[in-house]
Amino acid sequence: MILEISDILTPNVFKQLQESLGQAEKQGQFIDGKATAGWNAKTVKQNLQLSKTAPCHGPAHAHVTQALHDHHLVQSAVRPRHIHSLLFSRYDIGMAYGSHTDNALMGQWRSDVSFTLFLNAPQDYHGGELVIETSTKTESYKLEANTVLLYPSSSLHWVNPITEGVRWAAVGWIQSWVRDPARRELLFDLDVVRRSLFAQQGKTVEFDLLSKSVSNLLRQWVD
Ligand SMILES: O=C(O)CCC(=O)C(=O)O
Ligand SMILES: [Fe+2]
Repeated sequence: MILEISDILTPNVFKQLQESLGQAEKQGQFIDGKATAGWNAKTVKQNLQLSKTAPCHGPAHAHVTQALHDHHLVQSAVRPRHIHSLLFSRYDIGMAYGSHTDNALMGQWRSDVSFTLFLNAPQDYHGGELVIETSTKTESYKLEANTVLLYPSSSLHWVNPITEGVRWAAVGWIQSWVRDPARRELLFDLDVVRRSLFAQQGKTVEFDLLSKSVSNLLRQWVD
């Protein structure tokens, strides 16, 4: 499932994040992105990333993970167990990230769902689309600032070369409580129906039975 959520951070927190990344850039706290890529992804990764030792890395990481974790759509569609390994990246003219799949394991955590939070406006740069291959087609994304795109970590994807301007983005990964994407989708669909039933008719017997099924499926499927 590919999911798009706009205005994920509050306007103040988002502005603070943009400012602190701009400051960090001026203070030389961005390093070669190859440092965090797997052995073959390294060969196609050309970008700059905020050093993990930069003072603003911790607070920026915390703000983005908290906002994602608290969002009802992320809870319902992804069932996050742990949101991890955030990177804050900058692509200047000529930079790109060629076709790759994300590492399945990052430290002790699995990547089930990847996300890109777009940190500047699409009008600020040319190129720089995030392209994701699904089983039937490729989809291209260049979203508004403060919009996050969640997509399967198992997909092949890439970032097109920047031909003008600068692209800023935060990327990270989620280990879900439910490893199988088909099961996650089923739980999501049932949850959507359950909530719509509740909105229309309140806490009926049907709602209770559906809620019981969602809970019991989750109980069987968590890992
Ligand atoms: O910047 C993006 O949109 C995606 C970057 C990416 O694919 C990665 O860091 O693994
Ligand atoms: Fe990636």
